Amino acid sequence: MGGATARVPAKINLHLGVGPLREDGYHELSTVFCAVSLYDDVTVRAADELAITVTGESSGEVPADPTNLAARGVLAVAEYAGRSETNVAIEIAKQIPVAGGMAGGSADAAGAMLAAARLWRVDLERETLMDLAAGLGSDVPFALLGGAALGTNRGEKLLPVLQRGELYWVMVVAKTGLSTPAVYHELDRLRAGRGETVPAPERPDELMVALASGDVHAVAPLLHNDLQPAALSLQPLLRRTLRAGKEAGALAGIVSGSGPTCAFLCADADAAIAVAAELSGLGVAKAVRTARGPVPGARLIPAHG
Ligand SMILES: C[C@@](CO)(OP(=O)(O)O)[C@H](O)COP(=O)(O)OP(=O)(O)OC[C@H]1O[C@@H](n2ccc(N)nc2=O)[C@H](O)[C@@H]1O
Ligand SMILES: Nc1ncnc2c1ncn2[C@@H]1O[C@H](COP(=O)(O)OP(=O)(O)O)[C@@H](O)[C@H]1O
Repeated sequence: MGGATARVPAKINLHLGVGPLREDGYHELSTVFCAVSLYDDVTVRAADELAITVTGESSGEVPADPTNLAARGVLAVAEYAGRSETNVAIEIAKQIPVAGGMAGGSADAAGAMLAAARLWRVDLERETLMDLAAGLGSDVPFALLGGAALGTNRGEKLLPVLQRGELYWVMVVAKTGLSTPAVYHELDRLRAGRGETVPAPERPDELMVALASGDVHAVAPLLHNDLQPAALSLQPLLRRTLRAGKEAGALAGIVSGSGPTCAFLCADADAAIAVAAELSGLGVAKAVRTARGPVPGARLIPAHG
């Protein structure tokens, strides 16, 4: 049966600066996103009722009901287009770790929007698509944009960043996930405990210069994540993972976004394969993957099936 499929990348935050908690429940961010080569494929087809199937990486942990972010993406397009008939089958083939801080749910929302717009031949201007995406989640606009970008406000306001060459990563997927709101909440708790006044997050200019230079050795010491202490507080075993990655030869390691996936930057593709092989043998993780970035954002590909 005819349908449309979108392929959408995961992300790593190369820098994640988090400001104080705002009155709307969000935190002001200054973040550098980089899209990396782990992908979810989202297919949308006409059907008699809304049906969601999820296969692949940790698919059992993904809700197969209207709370799935892909279903919300389809509904956002339908509402914009004034469609009352929204029965579709959504198939999600997951490679992106679930609840891993790599924005897999956001990727699926972005992919579902593109696929639904194609299936129903809805002509969506790029700006409209980005606005609808921001309504679904702070990370969804970046899943559409891809590449490397500076994210501000709650992460949805984007400016492309020049990144020369490719960076090679090892991603270590933890055995259990972390909830994004819980990690932000833990950061607030830790900061309150220290009696800190939290400043607005600063733009990471030094990192952006290093990215433009294409020198991985200049980038490595500048990776930073304000959420890392909170993720480590909720999953103390991640300290061991971070240590193991450095010992295995990575140039640097950080928790990816809200975690608990850890991202290790390696000197080149061969080094990433060697570090991944070493970490796989340690049994600290559910899975170990290599990835490179930047890669393009969500795009339509020939339909599956
Ligand atoms: C932390 C980050 C880093 O890129 O991603 P993940 O690592 O989880 O993938 C993002 O900020 C997650 O973005 P996303 O997962 O889209 O968050 P949303 O659905 O918009 O918000 C979920 C919840 O996270 C918290 N939140 C999110 C964004 C933000 N700037 N401040 C926040 O405090 C709020 O508690 C909010 O209710
Ligand atoms: N399509 C989806 N893929 C993954 N998780 C989803 C999806 N739709 C809803 N969720 C829910 O969102 C939560 C966060 O998922 P995810 O986006 O993978 O993690 P993160 O916010 O850490 O990047 C999951 O625990 C799951 O309950």
